[in-house]
Amino acid sequence: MPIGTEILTTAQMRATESAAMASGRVSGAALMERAGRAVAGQIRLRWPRPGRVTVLCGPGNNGGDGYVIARRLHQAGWRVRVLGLDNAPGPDAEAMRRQWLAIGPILPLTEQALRDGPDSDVHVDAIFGTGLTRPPEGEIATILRHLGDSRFRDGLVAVDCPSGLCMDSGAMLGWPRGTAEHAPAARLTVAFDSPKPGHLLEQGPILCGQLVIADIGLREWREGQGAGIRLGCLWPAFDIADGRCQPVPAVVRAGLDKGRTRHGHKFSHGHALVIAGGPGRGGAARLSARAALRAGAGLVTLCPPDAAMAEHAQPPDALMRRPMDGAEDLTALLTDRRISGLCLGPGCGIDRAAVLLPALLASRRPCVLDADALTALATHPALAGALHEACVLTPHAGEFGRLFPDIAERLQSGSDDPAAMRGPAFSRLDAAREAAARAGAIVLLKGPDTVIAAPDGRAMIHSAFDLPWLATAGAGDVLAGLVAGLLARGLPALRATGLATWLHGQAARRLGPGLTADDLPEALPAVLRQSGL
Ligand SMILES: NC(=O)C1=CN([C@@H]2O[C@H](COP(=O)(O)OP(=O)(O)OC[C@H]3O[C@@H](n4cnc5c(N)ncnc54)[C@H](O)[C@@H]3O)[C@@H](O)[C@H]2O)[C@@H](O)CC1
Ligand SMILES: Nc1ncnc2c1ncn2[C@@H]1O[C@H](COP(=O)(O)OP(=O)(O)O)[C@@H](O)[C@H]1O
Ligand SMILES: [K+]
Repeated sequence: MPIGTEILTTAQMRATESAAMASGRVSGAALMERAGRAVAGQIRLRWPRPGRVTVLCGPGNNGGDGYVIARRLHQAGWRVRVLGLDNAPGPDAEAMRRQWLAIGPILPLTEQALRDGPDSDVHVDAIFGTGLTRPPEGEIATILRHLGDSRFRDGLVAVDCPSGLCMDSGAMLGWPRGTAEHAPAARLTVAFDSPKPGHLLEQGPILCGQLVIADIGLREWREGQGAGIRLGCLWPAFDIADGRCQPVPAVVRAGLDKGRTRHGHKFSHGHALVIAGGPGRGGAARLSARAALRAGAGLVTLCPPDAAMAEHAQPPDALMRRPMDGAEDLTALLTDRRISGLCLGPGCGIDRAAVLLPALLASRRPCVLDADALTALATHPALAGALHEACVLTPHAGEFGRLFPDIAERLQSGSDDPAAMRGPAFSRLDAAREAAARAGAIVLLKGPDTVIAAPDGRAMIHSAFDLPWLATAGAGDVLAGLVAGLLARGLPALRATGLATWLHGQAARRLGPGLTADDLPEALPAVLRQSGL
């Protein structure tokens, strides 16, 4: 860990910044200058001809960045209008403000002043950044709603984040949870040092537009201060201006090499067992089994009850079939120590899953529990006591709500009374981590912003807002099979889950709109080849 790009919480970001300043080798003003310069540079890249810009500066250091941006764009020949507050910001922002005042005036930060001026090509939102702690109100809330008008979007540039966005959760403070209508949606967001969870979760990806991460020279302190548990992002759905983003495959290759020696044989590549359901419902488990094969498990055996064997007679021929009626059959099968990964849930039936779960969990074998197995866990809470660190639970939001109703409830909080919402808001990341700690298992909370968490707090986010066509029947079964296949190959559970999620997304990206779940396993060889796996 981290796999892919590192994500920092806002607390980790502040700790990094403080460590840098405490070292005496970099000042807050220097960081602010670098931050502002990076944003001005990104604006000039996109608008090479100097035009008109309105810079909206808030009360803190985000506003300080705004004054730097104003000065730098003015120096580059832009016609700059600055709206700001008559408050006493911190010393760095105050210094930047004074430097701007030597160049031009500061108009009041009001909707009226915003409306009165000439049209601008670009509006820079430097009102709130990581310091936002409560919903914007009064005049600033009015301005933000005004900026939320779609006519601003093409020219709206957010400094660190669109103002009002909680960078730990991706919720808009003050907006009903899960909605962001009339929130300021930027064309471009330039964030500093590392992405924050809020850039990748909930409304964040929708409101940030293109996300650029600018290096402001904090790497040494970020790596040195070890504030809290590090988070990984599995898909760089943003530009990394400093080249620090590592492609995931290079990072995980070492883990995958396990069992893939040139002298290996099929058993050294693992044996995955996919448990299927009764007659007429075998499709889901077959999707999982095909995915487990494509993920490189040496053997995959599909285990329906005897009465359903006949319907699994068709290809793929690489798939082995073996009847499994009850828990005794499973226990007997598991005496074979070579079975190294199991998948229970897709198309299995809740009752059958509940019958098989005790034997499966007692074996302590790496396993993925999806779909009906999750519902069985929710309806038989006593079973949850046997979960262990090599179990991977893969709930979508509905299943998560059944398994962890109190945690799901907190995720919704604020929706009835948005004004009461405080930051940082309880996030999907918090929810997955809390669920994983409670279950003592890996939790993969599915969605366009998939979060994967381990009981010890390690976590990853996979951002798939670019893949709406992945929300299709059976896609989850394929994901479960990929996890099972990689578990069977001997990858540790968190790593297997992260890699499976990434491969799943990459397969969907490759296929594009129109994909069906059946296509996903077939796209894997190309994804694996292309990523050097
Ligand atoms: N972390 C870093 O490494 C760096 C941070 N910089 C900038 O500094 C920002 C953080 O600065 P600050 O901590 O000063 O915070 P912000 O500038 O984000 O805003 C916080 C200020 O607004 C007030 N505030 C919070 N919520 C409010 C609300 N709803 N209504 C009215 N006032 C509210 C706070 O009391 C505080 O004064 C970052 O987002 C970034 O733009 C850069 O200048 C340099 C490097
Ligand atoms: N809007 C979305 N954009 C991208 N991916 C999504 C979206 N909604 C869901 N997904 C992904 O699609 C898959 C759907 O899984 P699931 O809900 O279990 O479906 P099923 O049970 O039909 O297989 C998951 O990998 C999930 O993360
Ligand atoms: K901002």
